[in-house]
Amino acid sequence: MSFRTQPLPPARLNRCQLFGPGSRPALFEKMAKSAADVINLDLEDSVAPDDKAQARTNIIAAINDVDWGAKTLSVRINGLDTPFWYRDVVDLLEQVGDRLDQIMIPKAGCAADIYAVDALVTAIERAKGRTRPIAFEVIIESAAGICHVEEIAGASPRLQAISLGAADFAASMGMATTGIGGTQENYYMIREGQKYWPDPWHWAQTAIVAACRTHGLLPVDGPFGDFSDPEGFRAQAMRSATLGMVGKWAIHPSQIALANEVFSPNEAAVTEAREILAAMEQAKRDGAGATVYKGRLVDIASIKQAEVTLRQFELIGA
Ligand SMILES: CC(=O)SCCNC(=O)CCNC(=O)[C@H](O)C(C)(C)COP(=O)(O)OP(=O)(O)OC[C@H]1O[C@@H](n2cnc3c(N)ncnc32)[C@H](O)[C@@H]1OP(=O)(O)O
Ligand SMILES: O=CC(=O)O
Ligand SMILES: [Mg+2]
Repeated sequence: MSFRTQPLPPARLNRCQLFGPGSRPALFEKMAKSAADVINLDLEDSVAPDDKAQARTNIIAAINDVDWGAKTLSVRINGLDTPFWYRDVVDLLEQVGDRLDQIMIPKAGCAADIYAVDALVTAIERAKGRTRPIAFEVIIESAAGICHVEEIAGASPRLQAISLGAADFAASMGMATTGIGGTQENYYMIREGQKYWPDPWHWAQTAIVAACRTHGLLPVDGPFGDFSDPEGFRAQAMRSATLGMVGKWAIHPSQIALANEVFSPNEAAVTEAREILAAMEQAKRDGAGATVYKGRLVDIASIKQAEVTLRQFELIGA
């Protein structure tokens, strides 16, 4: 480990972030009653420009009136290239109480984007005497965002999470697809006449995970557009979990249970993690740093791997 140790991310569940347009207030109570850990009320791309002001009003009323339970409550503001974002921040911070936990900043392209929102939020918090600082989460969904992801991850102590936004990312990169996440039909290799579909999102995901882990943030996989394809969602989510992401967005209620399942360690994984720790305890008593568990090497790094699973399990409180 470097002299600078790796910070732990915020100790909260982020297995599923459920989105809903601010222009559809009829969804808010359903979102609040859902099994998602995080709620994202949207002012950005699911809201038409003419509906932005009404959506803001709807969201402010809902933050104050709806019982959101113990969920992390987040609002996605509009991008810094729009005329809407400053009004989103000002109205939200001036008109909602402490129940709003987080602001999601879309299309972050550089650290200065985060700095700009931080400066505005800080001024309003001071003016209003808000004692609990608003947290930030950002979406990496552009060529500039992925190029600058590490500086973005370190841009503000308010930051808690970074998501990959596959739709805008694909558009910004000029990718030849209209699909949102998942397998892309034309992205394949051929070996001995057999097609094999690699994962076109892999490198962006790993860049986000590395930046998040360096700065103690939660890496999250964004939307999977085809909500009629649960197996596609599950496959995408399992790849993300394997790469170190802690959760995934749901853009339809049918995706919530899938995300919760994939990002909750199952009984077998928890048992294995505990057995590895026990094997390493025994190795320590025997004066060894490495030992054999189920025919394979485990050593001090395996303790840290097992602890990843157990930390997540403990957060769930199961
Ligand atoms: C690329 C990005 O930026 S993604 C993030 C931004 N996008 C979004 O926020 C979109 C969120 N999702 C939606 O708006 C909607 O789910 C849509 C438009 C995709 C589909 O909406 P519908 O046609 O109403 O879906 P459907 O009829 O299958 O809904 C089934 C039930 O789930 C409810 N529902 C639908 N979406 C949601 C939601 N996001 N949260 C909670 N409940 C929902 C419906 O109200 C309906 O409830 P009912 O059985 O009580 O009548
Ligand atoms: O905002 C999300 C995306 O995929 O774009
Ligand atoms: Mg987007």
